[in-house]
Amino acid sequence: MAKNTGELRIHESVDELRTDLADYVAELSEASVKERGVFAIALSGGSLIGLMGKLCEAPYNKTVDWSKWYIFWADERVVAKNHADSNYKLAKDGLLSKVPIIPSHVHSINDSVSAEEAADDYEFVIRQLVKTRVVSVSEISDCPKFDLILLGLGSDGHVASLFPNHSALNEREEWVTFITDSPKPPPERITFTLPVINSASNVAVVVTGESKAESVHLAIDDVGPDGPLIPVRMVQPAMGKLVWFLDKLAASKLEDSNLNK
Ligand SMILES: O=C1O[C@H](COP(=O)(O)O)[C@@H](O)[C@H](O)[C@H]1O
Repeated sequence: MAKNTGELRIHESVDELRTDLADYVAELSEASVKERGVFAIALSGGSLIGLMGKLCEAPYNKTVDWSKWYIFWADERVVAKNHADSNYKLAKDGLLSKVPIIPSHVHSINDSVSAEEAADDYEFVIRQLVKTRVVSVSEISDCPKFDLILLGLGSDGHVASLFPNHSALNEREEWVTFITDSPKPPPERITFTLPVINSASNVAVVVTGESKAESVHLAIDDVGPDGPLIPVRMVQPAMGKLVWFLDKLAASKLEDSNLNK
């Protein structure tokens, strides 16, 4: 199958990227609410949340229909919700507490059970919301079809909590899986699997900084089948749209053929 390189949005500055990202999310939210009455969005942790900060400011804080948002996490660290490592805490402090999202629409993991149970619980919650069509279902797999999944990128090429050479990359049955040996602390995490990520209507990979430029190059440029199969290369939405938000540094190793598209 032909590689889905997606759309590249390369920005002169991080501030420009933040504005473009806010516009993009606000536009998808409006389109989804118009079409389905709701917007099911999955967040990641890390630098992404800071880069989404403009959504809390004018005009977005007033123009976005926050009451229709349903929030999920593409990955979460299995720690208490008030722990500094929690992706939920990061999003709550940096975004969710600053806009009028309905608390019952925020679907965070159960932080009082093991990683395995937390992954099972989270998949169960998503299954209930697929039944009621808060989350759509893919036409080509039995997977949930999130309106938008936002991913960050680690310098090792990981997305969500799918790390290079980890068996979780091969999971094809579960929607949500768990790991207990993350190479990046904390070790215990849950994560959407690749079939779920690749079933979304829209996937955005948001990347800034030089340390990630090599992974961006490997994912976007044609490095051929012998190039390292880092996880981000496996982000290939089947029917959905893939968009890359890059700053100049993250895009600095891209080949000219992609830069001039
Ligand atoms: O551990 C994680 O790392 C990735 C990348 O984080 P960043 O700070 O380098 O942007 C993040 O996308 C993921 O959600 C998180 O759990």
